[in-house]
Amino acid sequence: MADFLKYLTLPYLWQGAVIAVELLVGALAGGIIIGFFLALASTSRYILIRLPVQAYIYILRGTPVLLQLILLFNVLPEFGLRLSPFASAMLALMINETAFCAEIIRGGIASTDRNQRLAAQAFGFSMTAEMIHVVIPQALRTIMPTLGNEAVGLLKSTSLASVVGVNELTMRGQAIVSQNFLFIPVLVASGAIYMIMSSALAGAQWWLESRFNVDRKAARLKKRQAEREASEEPVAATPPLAKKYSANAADVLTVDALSVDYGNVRVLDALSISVRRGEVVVLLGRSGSGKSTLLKSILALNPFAGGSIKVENHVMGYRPDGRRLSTRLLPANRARSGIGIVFQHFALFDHMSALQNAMSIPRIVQRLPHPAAERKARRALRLVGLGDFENSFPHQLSGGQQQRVGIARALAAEPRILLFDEPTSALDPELVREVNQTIRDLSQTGITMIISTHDLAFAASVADRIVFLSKGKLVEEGGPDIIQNPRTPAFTEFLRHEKEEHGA
Ligand SMILES: Nc1ncnc2c1ncn2[C@@H]1O[C@H](COP(=O)(O)OP(=O)(O)OP(=O)(O)O)[C@@H](O)[C@H]1O
Repeated sequence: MADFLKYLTLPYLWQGAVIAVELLVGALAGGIIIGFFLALASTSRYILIRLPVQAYIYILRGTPVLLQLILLFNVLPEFGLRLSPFASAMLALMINETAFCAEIIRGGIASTDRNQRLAAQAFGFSMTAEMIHVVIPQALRTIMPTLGNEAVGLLKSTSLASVVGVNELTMRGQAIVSQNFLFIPVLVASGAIYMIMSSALAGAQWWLESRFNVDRKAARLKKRQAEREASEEPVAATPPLAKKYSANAADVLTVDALSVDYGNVRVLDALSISVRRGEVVVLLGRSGSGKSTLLKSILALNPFAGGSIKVENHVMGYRPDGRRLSTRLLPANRARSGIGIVFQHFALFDHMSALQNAMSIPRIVQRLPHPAAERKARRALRLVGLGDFENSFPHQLSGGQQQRVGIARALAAEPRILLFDEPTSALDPELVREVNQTIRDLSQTGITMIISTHDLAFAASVADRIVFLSKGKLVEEGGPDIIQNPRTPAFTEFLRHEKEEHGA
C-alpha cells in the first residue's frame, strides 16, 4: 500500500499524465472541429465531395490507430516533414479522431427534428443560423454521451504514443518497472491515475449534459424571471385592434397560374388566387388536394413548375429573369416577404423556452436588439394568452399551448401575412377550441390570414372567403355561406364526405 501511494503521488508519473492530457485535448479538439465539417461533407448532395469523405472515414475507422501512428511517423520524413514524436502522435490521434467524430456528429445532425428545420427555413433563417440555433443545440444533446465515451477511449489510446517514443504515462510506468520490477504498485498507480483522469472527463460530461438539460434550463429561467419581475415595467397587454378587412382593400398576395410537381405528379395545376390586405382566406379540400403544398409554395419552400407568387411587389423564390434563387439567397427572400406560418405539428424549437421561441425570428432573422425582440415576443405571448408561460419549454406545455406558442412565434415578427397549415389537426378535440378561439380573435385584428383546415364549423366562423381545392385546382370560392350552399358537384360531394367523416 505504501508503495502504491508513493507511486500514485510520484511527480514523474503525473508529468506523464499531463502529456496524455495534452494529447487528448489536442486530438479531441481537432477531431471535433474537423469532424464537424467532414460530417457535413459526408452528407453533401455532391457526389464528388461526399464520396472521398466517406472513403476517408471508412479507411480510418477500419484500420488500427497503432498502425496509423507508426505509418505516419515513418512516412512523413519520406516527404521531408520531420515532426517530433509528440507532434506525430498528436497528428495521428487527431486524424483518427476526425473520422469517429464525423460519424458521431453526422448521427447527431441526422437525429434533429426535420419539422424544426423546416420551420427555421420557412421563417428565413440563413443556413448558418439554422445550424447554430436549431441543429447544433439539438445535435449536442444527442451526441454528448457518445462523445464522452469517445473522449475516455481516446484518453486510453494516448498510451499508444509510447511506441513512437512519447514519454507519456504508460511509458513512464514501464520505465520504472524495468528498473525495480515492482509491477503491481507501479502499474496499479498508473491505472489509478488514468481512472482519476477518466473520472474528471465523466464529471465534465455530466456538467455539460446538465447544461443542455431543458428541465434544468427551465428552472434557471424561472429563477431569473422571479428576480427580474420586481424591477421591470409591465409590457403593454395587446396591440390595438387594426381596421377590419374591407372588400376594397388592395391585394397583398397574388398567386398567378402556379403549378407544382412532385416528381412526375402535378400537385398544383395553374392555380391563381389573390388575397386582399386583412382578408381571412380558408382553404378547404380533400387530403392530398394540395393545400399544404400551396402554403409551402407561398414561402418558396419548393420549386414551381410554372407561374409566380408575389407578396405586394416582392417575388417569392425567383429572380426577375425567372430563374430560381440559389439556396444561399432564398432565406433572405423569405425573410423579406413578411410571411409567418403556423405548422400542423407546431415545430417549436424544443431547446428554447416559449419566450425564446417567440424571440427567435425578431432576434435571428430580423436582427433586432435583444430588448426590442423580447418586447415583441412578450406582447405576442400575451396576445395568445400565454403571458404566464414564457419560461416554459415546449415539453412542459399542452398541445394547445404549444400551438399558441407557435402562433406567438409567428406573430412576434409582425408578419404581413400569416399562414396556418391545419393548425388543430394534431390536437385532441378538447384542445382544438382554445386554438380556434385564438385564431378567431386574431382574425379580428386585421392580419391577413390563409388557413388550411378540415374543420368546417371553424372555417365558416372565421373566413371572409372560402377557397375549395381539388386535385391541385381551384374549383369553387366564395363567402362562408358557400358551405351551406355549394355550387359545384365536387364541393357538394366534399362537404357531404366531411360531414359524414367528422360529423361537421
Ligand atoms: N415532399 C413530397 N414529395 C412527394 N409528394 C408529395 C410531397 N408532399 C406532398 N406530396 C403529395 O402531394 C399531394 C398534395 O399534398 P398536400 O400535402 O399539399 O395535400 P393537402 O391538401 O395539404 O393534404 P392534407 O389535408 O392531408 O394535409 C399529395 O398527393 C401528397 O402525397
